Amino acid sequence: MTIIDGKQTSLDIRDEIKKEIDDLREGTGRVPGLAVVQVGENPASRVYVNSKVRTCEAVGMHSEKYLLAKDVSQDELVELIEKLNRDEKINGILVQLPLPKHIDEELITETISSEKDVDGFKAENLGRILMGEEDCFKSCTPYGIIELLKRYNVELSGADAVVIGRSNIVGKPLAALLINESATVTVCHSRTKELAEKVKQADIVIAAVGIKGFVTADMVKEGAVVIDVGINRGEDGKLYGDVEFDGVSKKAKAITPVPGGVGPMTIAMLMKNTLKSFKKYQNLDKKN
Ligand SMILES: Nc1nc(=O)c2c([nH]1)NC[C@@H]1CN(c3ccc(C(=O)N[C@@H](CCC(=O)O)C(=O)O)cc3)C=[N+]21
Repeated sequence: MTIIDGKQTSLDIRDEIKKEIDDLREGTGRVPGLAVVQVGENPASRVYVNSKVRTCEAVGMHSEKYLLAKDVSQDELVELIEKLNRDEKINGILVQLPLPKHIDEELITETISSEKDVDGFKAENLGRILMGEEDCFKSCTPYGIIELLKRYNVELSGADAVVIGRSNIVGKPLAALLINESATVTVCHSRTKELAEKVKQADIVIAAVGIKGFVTADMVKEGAVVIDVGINRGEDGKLYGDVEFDGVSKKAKAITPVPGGVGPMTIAMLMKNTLKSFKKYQNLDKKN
């Protein structure tokens, strides 16, 4: 049984990105820049936002953090995003979700310019993923999962993959990316009939439901590859995945832990997308 080490893989990717940024700095005198916007003081958001800013520093990327009051108006937030859209030092804009209820998340996401949508949350980017276009920003969590599977030499072509969860930021884009890799994909969700039986058929199980320990050993085929996207905070303050790790790891061929699996990969791919945005901007610069 292999533990798929997302933490180590994310550090490897960070190293690759750092080298590239060092070269770009030498060549152009400039580095990619990421703006991270947080609204209100949600403790979970603070941890993730700080971790994104620290990762920027580790790879030599410019970063700016905007912490807005929880009662900031939607108009003010839109204004900030429009300013960042025009800012030449900024290649990626991330507005940490969830936002307070008085703010329309879809409107905010759509305000970010497509060239700077490094989260890959805009309808345009999701559409491009579906079309199998390379020239787009893949949402970071699904992108990180595909990268992990590839780096661990998991065969995707012809594999039966079951994705549990149908969100716009994980389940749907992940299903599209897996289809593009020639997997046979089943997407399960809260209304799915005989969910356990469907999961049991899968060569690759990806759990993104948001329920601690949802996937149990009896649901998993012997020798399956299991990817756990869950980040559920237990009453003990610890993080738990959607997969019951102790039982499932006895049957799986390979499995990601929580923490140390998909989470760190999400941030690594955010860096990759921001670097991609910067390179594209530089090239356009040269052509003009
Ligand atoms: N606009 C936006 N983009 C996001 O990408 C986004 C977001 N909003 N809102 C919240 C979710 C959540 N998310 C995580 C990123 C890294 C870890 C991560 O690195 N987790 C560590 C553990 C961290 C800990 O100990 O809390 C791990 O799994 O090993 C987790 C969760 C990004 N999100």
